[in-house]
Amino acid sequence: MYIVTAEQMRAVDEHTIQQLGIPAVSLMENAGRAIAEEVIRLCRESQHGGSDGSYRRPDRGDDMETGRAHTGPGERVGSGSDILADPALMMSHPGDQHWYMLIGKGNNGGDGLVAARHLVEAGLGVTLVYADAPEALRGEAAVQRDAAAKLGMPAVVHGREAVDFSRCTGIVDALLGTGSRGAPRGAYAALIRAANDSGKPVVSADVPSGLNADTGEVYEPCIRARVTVCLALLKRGLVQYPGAAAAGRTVVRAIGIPARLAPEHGPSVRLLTDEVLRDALRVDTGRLRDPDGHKGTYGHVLVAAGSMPMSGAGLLSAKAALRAGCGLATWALPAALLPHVIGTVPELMLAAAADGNSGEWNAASAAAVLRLAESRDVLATGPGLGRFQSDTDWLRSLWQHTDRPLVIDADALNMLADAGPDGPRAWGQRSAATILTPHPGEMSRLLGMSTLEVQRDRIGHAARYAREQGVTLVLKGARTVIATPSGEAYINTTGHAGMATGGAGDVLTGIIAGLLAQGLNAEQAAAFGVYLHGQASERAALLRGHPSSLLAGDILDAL
Ligand SMILES: NC(=O)C1=CN([C@@H]2O[C@H](COP(=O)(O)OP(=O)(O)OC[C@H]3O[C@@H](n4cnc5c(N)ncnc54)[C@H](O)[C@@H]3O)[C@@H](O)[C@H]2O)[C@H](O)CC1
Ligand SMILES: [K+]
Repeated sequence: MYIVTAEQMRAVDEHTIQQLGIPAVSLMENAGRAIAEEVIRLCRESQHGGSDGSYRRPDRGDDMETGRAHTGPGERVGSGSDILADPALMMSHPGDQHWYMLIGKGNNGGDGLVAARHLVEAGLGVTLVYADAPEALRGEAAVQRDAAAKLGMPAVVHGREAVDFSRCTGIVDALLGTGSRGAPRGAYAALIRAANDSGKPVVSADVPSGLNADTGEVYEPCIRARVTVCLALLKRGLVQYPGAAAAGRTVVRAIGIPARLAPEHGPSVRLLTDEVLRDALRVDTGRLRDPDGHKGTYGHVLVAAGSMPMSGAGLLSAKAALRAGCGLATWALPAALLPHVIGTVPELMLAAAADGNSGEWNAASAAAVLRLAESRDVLATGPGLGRFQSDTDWLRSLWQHTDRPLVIDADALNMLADAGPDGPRAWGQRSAATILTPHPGEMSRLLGMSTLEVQRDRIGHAARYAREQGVTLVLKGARTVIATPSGEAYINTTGHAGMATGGAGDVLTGIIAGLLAQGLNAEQAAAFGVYLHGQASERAALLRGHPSSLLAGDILDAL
């Protein structure tokens, strides 16, 4: 499923209309009908307590199709009649429903007017609530305005008549779509506040009004939708928080625009799903094991991590690499710690890094780590390293003198940040996979901006950094972003808030390293690693009974 910016959507719309010759009014008709169908689905769910999806003939006396009065309510369709009504637009007791349609002056408003027509057709009551004078509508939206007026649809204009939201059963938000700029103004802001304060269920057309469709930032005010019917292509703002929360349940509905136009009109950003892993990333999840494989087949990971106060970080990473399926894993740690961890994970090999008996990395030469890396396939470093004298030089030496795939996390990212905003590029393009796994705070140091600014446009910042610095970047957080040097990006859909627990990132580092060791390339290992990490966390939370009690080790056990 492609994810687009507002500008990208506009370009794809234009291509569809101008190049393919699909009339805009057809697209709008499809959009409005999709919105109406999702309103009816929501009504059915609230009537029947959950989306049973089954179709029931409406209890409305004479059956329009056959003219035959049917017996009781909810009579199954087809009993004695082979004439079916359109199930997508049918519901029981539609007359009990009265929806307020908040209409903006752009094409988003046009979608809302089409939806109103289809809801009336399905037997629901509607009232049009125009934010601007109806005369302000242009183009296709004006066509829909006139059709609604000719059909005698009740309409009020904000500011001219009072709008009493207590009288409606639900609200369609068709005020602002991808043409919105900045915080909602005037009547738009007033209607958004009134809709939110009404406590009525809101179905948003395309995006919640007040949402930045590109970044997921919510302006004040912003609609809090029960359902968002996203039209044609998923907007970036719906897959990053807080936008993802404001949207409620997001349903992407086709309206006749070919999805494959998306990457032709902007960057390729996709939701990370099983299908994308298999088809786009060619991760053959079923066959990571060849029958005639042996430990060497699946690679050897070296994890240089852990220090006196944070030895567990190294242990979690190294163990995670084994759990991810590599053949062998060596944990290099300060010499003073080694005796204390012998046997903790018998499957792990241990290597002592000179530490002057300090339990820290300050005396460990990069050369010693490089020597260890020569007989391993992948190097992961950062978790629990702590900071030490000349550590940025230490990391640069690893960066420049090993040709092994490299996973850099935690304190190693802070060392890289100290090399300046152009650190990776200044250190030189690496021939092997180079994967950075920052959380937003570490990303803020890499970019030299506040964490708030990073979070304001996670996809944009991650994609730009990966492309400019020539690395694969995993920007962790809710809906983790995986960005590649060639400009692709993937948004993870697995996991939950319980993963915000110490050590979860160390586990991810090990998983990614373990997958690299098995021959996956950087984007495969990063995407599949993030996906698996989230899935294991979901499974672990079920085993634990609640996400809040999740420990990083539980993720490992569930992997
Ligand atoms: N072929 C198509 O383009 C299709 C579009 N679809 C729907 O159309 C909207 C995008 O429509 P557009 O007219 O470009 O933008 P809006 O309806 O979002 O415009 C709102 C309107 O309001 C004004 N405005 C902008 N920002 C603000 C603000 N912060 N406060 C108040 N007013 C504001 C501005 O003048 C705009 O014109 C898209 O989302 C779809 O819903 C269909 O999907 C079919 C294909
Ligand atoms: K909207």
